[in-house]
Amino acid sequence: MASASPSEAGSRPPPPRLLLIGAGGHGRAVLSTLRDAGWPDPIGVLDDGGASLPGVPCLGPVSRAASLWREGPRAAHVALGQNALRRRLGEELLALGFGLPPIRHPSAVLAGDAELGQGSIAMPRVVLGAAARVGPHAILNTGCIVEHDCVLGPGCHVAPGAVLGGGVRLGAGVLLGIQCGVRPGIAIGEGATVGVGAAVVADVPAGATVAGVPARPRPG
Ligand SMILES: CC(=O)SCCNC(=O)CCNC(=O)[C@H](O)C(C)(C)COP(=O)(O)OP(=O)(O)OC[C@H]1O[C@@H](n2cnc3c(N)ncnc32)[C@H](O)[C@@H]1OP(=O)(O)O
Repeated sequence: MASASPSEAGSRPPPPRLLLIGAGGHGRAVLSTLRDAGWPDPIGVLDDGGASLPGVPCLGPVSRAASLWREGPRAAHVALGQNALRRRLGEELLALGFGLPPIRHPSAVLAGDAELGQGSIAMPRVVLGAAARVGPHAILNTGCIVEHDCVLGPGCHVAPGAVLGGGVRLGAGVLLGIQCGVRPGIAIGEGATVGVGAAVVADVPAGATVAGVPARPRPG
């Protein structure tokens, strides 16, 4: 585990005030993570339902992002649980010029040579192992373990308590359900879903939904 010396830590720029996208349950979890990590409160939240977050005003629908960028906020985070939408909006914000700094809860343990992509978040008690690479717009949710040498494509969600053995590969937009386990070296294809509590012991094709112990394909 790499840890910054006090002088290195002192020279880091302070974290920016973010524009958040999404004021639902995941938005509240992201806000809590930001506060625990000492980030300043977000400048506001964009939500198509007009919802705000505790202490964070709603600044309008998501379509306001471009005009807001011209007014000042330069960094954002898409706090939506839906993988494809989170990734699409994240890419749109990047194209507008927003920075999407990765967010890390202070209780998360990230190996010094692990990578957490832009727009991604490591929630409380996440463990990210040596040389693991997490692409952009990912959610590493509470208490999940992504072991050494895993590679996650863009827009994945590893749900609370899920455990990936070493060298697992996830395509874009994969959802690994709560407390599932994935055998080392397995490949899970783009857009696949793994059910709550599943044990994945064989590769999963793109777009498939698997569940159970051992995990088997399910219709739809
Ligand atoms: C902070 C957070 O909350 S992060 C949340 C992250 N999200 C998750 O972890 C959810 C992952 N999703 C699941 O596990 C879902 O149950 C899925 C994708 C596997 C299946 O969803 P659906 O297609 O809607 O299935 P549905 O609920 O209609 O159930 C269909 C059947 O599968 C069974 N089933 C559903 N999920 C599972 C599962 N994980 N393992 C075993 N069987 C299951 C149901 O009991 C039902 O069986 P029956 O037909 O014999 O009654």
